[in-house]
Amino acid sequence: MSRVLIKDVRPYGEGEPVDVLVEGTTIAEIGADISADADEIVQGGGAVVLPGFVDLHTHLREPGREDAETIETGSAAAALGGYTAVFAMANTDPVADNAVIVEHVWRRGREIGLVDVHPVGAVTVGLAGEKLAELGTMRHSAAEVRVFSDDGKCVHDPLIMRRALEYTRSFGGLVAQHAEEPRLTVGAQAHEGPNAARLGLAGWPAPAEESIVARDCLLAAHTGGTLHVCHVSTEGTAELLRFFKGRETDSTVSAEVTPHHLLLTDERLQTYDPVNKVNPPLRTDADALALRQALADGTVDCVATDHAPHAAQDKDCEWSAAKPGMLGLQTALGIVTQTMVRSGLLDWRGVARVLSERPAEIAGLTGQGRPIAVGEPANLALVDPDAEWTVRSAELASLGQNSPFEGMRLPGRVVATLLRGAVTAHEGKVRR
Ligand SMILES: NC(=O)N[C@@H](CC(=O)O)C(=O)O
Ligand SMILES: [Zn+2]
Ligand SMILES: [Zn+2]
Repeated sequence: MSRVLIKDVRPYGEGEPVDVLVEGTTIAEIGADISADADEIVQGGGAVVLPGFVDLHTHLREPGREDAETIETGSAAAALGGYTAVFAMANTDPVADNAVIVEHVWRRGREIGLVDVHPVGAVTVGLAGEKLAELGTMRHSAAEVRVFSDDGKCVHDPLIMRRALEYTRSFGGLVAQHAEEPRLTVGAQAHEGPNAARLGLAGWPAPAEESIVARDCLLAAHTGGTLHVCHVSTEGTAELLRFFKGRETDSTVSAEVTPHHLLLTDERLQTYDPVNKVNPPLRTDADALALRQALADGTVDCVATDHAPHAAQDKDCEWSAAKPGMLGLQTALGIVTQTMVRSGLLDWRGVARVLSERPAEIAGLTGQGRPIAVGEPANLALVDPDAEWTVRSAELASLGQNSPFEGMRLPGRVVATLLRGAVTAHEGKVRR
């Protein structure tokens, strides 16, 4: 059995530094100055140790757009970002709407072994929004799909959404909704407001998101199904979630916010640089501040990256022709540290909650988001909270280079990541 000795770390950033001994896949001992024979010693240097991060929303582009990202390059980005599990969205080409595709993604992820890659199954055939995909077959495939989403598109037909909530309920699954009423966003390019008006960009109004969130919360309550709201971007959505979560119903509603919606606003659009184009769009300062509050008080459950790599030709073009989406896996921790920890809204326990524990619970992963304690699986992220680093897209592991954080200095560096006891990333390099 392999032994890794992690020296000088502070679980959840609390108390005096300790050592953590990992034997095989589990945490065997936690204490001061452990001296044990180990195959490897990882020097923590006083780093904060957290449960490995879980991303409910990642785009890996394989199959179909391996020029933008592959399961291998995306897995590397995830490990370097402190992640031990990611959920790969279904909007690939072909779409992950059947057992063959989801099993391919699952197996390829395991072969690479840097992070657990859980395929998300499409809700409707081909993401066309018309006919339910074979959800049960994907559930019972080797990939054991539990999270279903047409992300990239909204399941806009209320009857299809209702059926999806009812059907997934029968096997303990959930529907992750990209909330965008398509009739309100025809041709939309930017958050509807003064900035879009000045720049001459067609608007994406907040109620396009909020109307679907309200409708879906009602449907979840009515069916007893489980709803997860993807990339919450407006203050109004946060208010709706507060209202619906406060009601006594059978339904379960959860929600995620992206790092970019916590930090960036539509002020950035003035340059017309498509690196800032994303769905839902960057909103206002008031929205970003409301989202931070909602994340801090648990109204929004977790942070999910919506890591959306794109090839250069799909981003280095005029605004209206560019694809929406931004890189996220390697910068998420830095942005959360900056917006939530440095602002005093979350402590490191809180970071563990929003980056690991809640997403693991929402997705029903039993081996992730676990306490840092003896006998628990050694899925860990070591974070140096004080180290600052400069984002350089070209140096990130993703094939696409569309990071809106290019050139920014961010606090919070991932020192090492362990997946079931194996060091998957250390000092900025992946290990396979
Ligand atoms: N977020 C984005 O702007 N783009 C995502 C799709 C999505 O999450 O809606 C993508 O697949 O590129
Ligand atoms: Zn989406
Ligand atoms: Zn997405």
